[in-house]
This record gives sequence, C-alpha cells and structure tokens, in this order.
Amino acid sequence: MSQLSYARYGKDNVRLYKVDKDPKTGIHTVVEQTVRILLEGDIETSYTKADNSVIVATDTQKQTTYILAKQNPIDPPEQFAAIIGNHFVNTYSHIHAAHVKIIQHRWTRMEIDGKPHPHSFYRDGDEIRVVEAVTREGQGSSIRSKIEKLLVLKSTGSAFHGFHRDEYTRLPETWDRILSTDIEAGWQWKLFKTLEEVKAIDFNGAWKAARDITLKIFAEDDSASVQATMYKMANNILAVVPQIEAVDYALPNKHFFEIDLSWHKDIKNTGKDATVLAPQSDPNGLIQCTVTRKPTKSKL
Ligand SMILES: O=c1[nH]c(=O)c2[nH]c(=O)[nH]c2[nH]1
Repeated sequence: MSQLSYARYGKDNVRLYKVDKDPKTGIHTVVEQTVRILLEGDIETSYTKADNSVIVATDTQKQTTYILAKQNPIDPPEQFAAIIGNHFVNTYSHIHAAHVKIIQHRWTRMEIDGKPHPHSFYRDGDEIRVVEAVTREGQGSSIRSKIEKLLVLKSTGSAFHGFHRDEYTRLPETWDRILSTDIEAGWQWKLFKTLEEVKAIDFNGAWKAARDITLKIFAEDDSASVQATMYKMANNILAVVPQIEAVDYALPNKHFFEIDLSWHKDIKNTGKDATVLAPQSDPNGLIQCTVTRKPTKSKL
C-alpha cells in the first residue's frame, strides 16, 4: 500500500505588469514580475479520491493574483508575496500554507538628453530580484529576499595564495588575478506574525543596501579569496539591517586562464604581462556560506 506523503499545487509563471501613473507629474513607474503560488492544506482527497471539491483551481489562483495586484501595490515584492499568501490562507479554511515566489525583472528608467524620461525604460541586464515567502495559518510569513544573476568582474585586487598543498595540488599561487562571479545573495527576514508587521519594513531600502554593500566590497576589498570577501559582505549586511536574521551567498568563481604566447616571436603574455586571457565557461569554483548573528550572551 502507498500513501500521499506530501502535496502542494498552484500556478507558476504568472506574468504580471503594473504601471502607476502620477496624474500630477505624468511620471509612470512600471514593475514586471513572474509569480509562482503553491498551496498546502487538506487537499489529500483531490489526489487519492479524485475529489475536486477541495481544489482552488490554479486558474483561480492566477485570477486572484491579477485582482490583488489591482487592489494593492506589487512593489516591494516581499510585501506583495505576503499579501498573496495571507489571502489564500485567510480565505480558504482548508488551505493552511501558501508558498509564493516572485521574480522581479529590471525595467530601468531611460535618461534622454541627461534627464530621466517619464515613461520609457530599458532592461539593463539579466539581474533579477527574487522573493520566496511562506505564509502559514496562525504563524505568519517567513520571507527570504535574493539578488540573482548579477554578473561582476574585477581585473585586479584579488589574490589566492597560502592554500593547502599536497601531491594533488597543481594550482600555482597568485598575488594578482581576475575575480569574476555571478552574484547570488540571499537574506532571511525575522518571522513576521502579521501583514502589518510586513508592511512596516523598508524592503526596497534593504535590497538597495545589500546590493550596494555587495558591489562596494567586491570592488574595494583586497580579496584574499572568494570565501573571505563574501564573509565581509554578509557581515556588513547584517550590521545595517537589524530585521535580517541570516545572509547567504553562493558565488561561482569564474576562471580566466592565462595564455602562453611565447611561441610566437617571444610575446610576453603571462604573469604581470598577461593582458589577453581565455574566459572559462566550466568547470567553475562554487563558494557558499550562510552568516547569522551570534546569540547575545545573557547578562545573568
Ligand atoms: O577564492 C578562491 N577560493 C577557493 O577555494 C579556490 N580554489 C581554487 O582553485 N581557486 C580558488 N579561489
């Protein structure tokens, strides 16, 4: 005999666009998102007994997303994810949890003749802002925010030496190398018991702070390793946003290989003379960490 051990279902890839038009200034602000909703609850019989009466149709979930987007701000995405999650948990007594993922795509305002344009935007890269929210009946919303696909490179200011060596080691030490990575940075918020608690948070300010810190430390740190640099980034974010409980990074180390061109007229292109290099697609290093606050010591 078998049993249903876990189930959730919902609508994925709901594409959403919202424009806010300021009637006074004529300035438009646009947001584009891709939304995923997955519901959990007393839905076993829909799988085991073909009982569709417990199914809030995935089409209903899509229509609800549009209606909630009309009735509420969809930016910041953290708040909109909690609004969606609360709606499903509060509206249907047999739905006990809602997992909502929102990907926010970039639409950056154009500057024309040095002035911000009121209604024209461009996609300035593949970078996305991601939110993963889980709202549970009677508990509140657990929210994780992320930056993904932010591709960066520095042409110096990175070293890697002093690492463990043994008979398997071939990598030479270096005091000056290229550092390039596709930034994936996440931060877990404290548990929000109510939607009001969610609405009190400056999520956009935190996203900007996390992004600014990540880029500033990437650029300015005299990097000893990806590990040491990412730890500094995480520490800094925890220091400036008190409602964040944990920061995590996953950074691929995208390698650039030197090319020895000495076979051709003794061209010097290695070590400090290396200016033409070969970017590698794979394999790549992958360095991950999660940084949390130390528990405060009791004064007793
Ligand atoms: O910053 C680095 N961390 C490593 O763990 C590692 N391993 C490696 O081969 N190169 C690097 N670089």
